[in-house]
Amino acid sequence: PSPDQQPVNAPGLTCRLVCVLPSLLSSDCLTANIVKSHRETCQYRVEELQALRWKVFSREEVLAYQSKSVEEMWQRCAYRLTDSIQYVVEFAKRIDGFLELSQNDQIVLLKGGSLEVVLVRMCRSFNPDNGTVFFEGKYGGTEVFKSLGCNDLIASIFEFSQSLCALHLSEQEVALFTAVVLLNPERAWLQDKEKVARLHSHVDVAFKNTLQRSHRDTVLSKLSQKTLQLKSLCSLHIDRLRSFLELRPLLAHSLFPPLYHELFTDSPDAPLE
Ligand SMILES: O=S(=O)(c1ccc(F)cc1)C1(c2ccc(OCc3ccccc3)cc2)CCCC1
Repeated sequence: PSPDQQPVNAPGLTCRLVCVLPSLLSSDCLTANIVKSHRETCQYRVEELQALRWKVFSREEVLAYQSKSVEEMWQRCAYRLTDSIQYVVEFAKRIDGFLELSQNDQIVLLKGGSLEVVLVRMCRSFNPDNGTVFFEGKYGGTEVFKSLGCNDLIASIFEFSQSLCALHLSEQEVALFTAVVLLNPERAWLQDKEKVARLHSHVDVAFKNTLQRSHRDTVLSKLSQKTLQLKSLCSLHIDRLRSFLELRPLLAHSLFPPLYHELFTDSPDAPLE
């Protein structure tokens, strides 16, 4: 055959393609699975949340929130958080490989990561133009949460949402980033850390491939700082919850949903159902 009809004699290239292809395929499959799982469990679609941005609490409604008791506002936030965490549990269960982990490790990852995932997802229900967040049907600023008595925690939550919005994450990036946050092999008390680390690296590779293809590599370094902020936000929440409960030892059981109690207080309660 003439030279231009010779098959490309490049065993190395062919081998590389054959070697790389399956991992790209499996990485693309994992990306598709995570994006689909996010879509099915994100509680509100981002279009719905943006369409509601004009619904802001009136002065009277803000005053009504500010005249509620500390206990009532903690209860309302705890209920809304618990509601959101149910969707995060469902998200986790739909990620390929999560249900193959031991029950213990599934619970350890959800105990350590569910609030972090909620805080990342929250950027979708935050309006960076006026610093308001979707809460109980309308958008409100930090002043809505004044009676909680933990303005530093509230301010940090709002600042985190504002800074995450500045990255303009797509739904696909939110999906992949929350999966990376959830499948953290460094969580204490993991039984099979290596198995979680393998799953985490598959998701991390899928996330990096997706970012590279859309020329969004710069976002990666910014997101690693975000994971540090998430960690300190969650410890601040635990601190504020502890001081809140120290003054009201018996209230915890009556005030908060069992799941909130199980996840955020060190009480030896009923195991997660
Ligand atoms: O709408 S929210 O209730 C909300 C609360 C505080 C805030 F500054 C902004 C929003 C919600 C949320 C609930 C509890 C959170 O941390 C734990 C926490 C913080 C403060 C008091 C109690 C518990 C964080 C977020 C957002 C996503 C799901 C619900």
